[in-house]
Amino acid sequence: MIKVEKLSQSFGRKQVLKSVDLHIDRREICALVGRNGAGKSTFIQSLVGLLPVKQGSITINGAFVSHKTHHWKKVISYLPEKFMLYPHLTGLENLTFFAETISKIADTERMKQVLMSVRLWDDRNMQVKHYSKGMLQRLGLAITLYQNSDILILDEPTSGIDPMGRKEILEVLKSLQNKTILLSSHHIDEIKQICTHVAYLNDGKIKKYKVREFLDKYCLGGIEV
Ligand SMILES: Nc1ncnc2c1ncn2[C@@H]1O[C@H](COP(=O)(O)OP(=O)(O)OP(=O)(O)O)[C@@H](O)[C@H]1O
Repeated sequence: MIKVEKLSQSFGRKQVLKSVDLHIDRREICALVGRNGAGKSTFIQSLVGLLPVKQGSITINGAFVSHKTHHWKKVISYLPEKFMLYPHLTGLENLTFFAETISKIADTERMKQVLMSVRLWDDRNMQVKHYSKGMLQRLGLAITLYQNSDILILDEPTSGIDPMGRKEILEVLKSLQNKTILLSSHHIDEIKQICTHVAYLNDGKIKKYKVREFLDKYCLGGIEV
């Protein structure tokens, strides 16, 4: 469970988050939406410990997110909007590299499982410089899933990907069981397909809705946020 209370974040004089509250319960799949520059990445980076929390608090399964404690890191996995892979290494070699940073010895069975789940097993021996954007994103997802964390934080997991590639990623996300997920998105169609809730970030505040409630309020006529 993710519990954010009275979180504020500023860059210089610009206050991006203004005493934000958000609770995400177990097994909820919550979309984080808001206009460009609304502060979605700032919020996500606070959640995963990349931005220090100076005002307010964040707990993940009851453990405070802070630079001084590490317990919360074991239950959360994060897929950044932009991540680095080694282009001259294969998909499997990239996954192995990250797996070894997590568990020292990579679990080959688990790697196979996650590569199969994102449908990259057959392409595992191809250098990633030859992967399509969608394949790269699915490999990023495989790396995120390797740890088998209860909580997944995904920053625009389908950004810049063609409709077919997006469909493939959504299918992977749909197939996950017993996960609590927060994903930022600009796509109403994918929110409709996979999310249970929407956290709408506007003017530094977050308001949480059930998907239907959000669609009725903001998306009449199919306008995207
Ligand atoms: N490191 C930083 N230093 C200064 N300003 C920043 C920094 N990071 C973000 N900002 C500013 O904070 C605001 C929120 O940015 P953020 O990237 O969190 O928005 P976003 O909702 O994720 O945007 P997008 O949808 O375009 O990815 C923006 O005005 C941005 O310019």
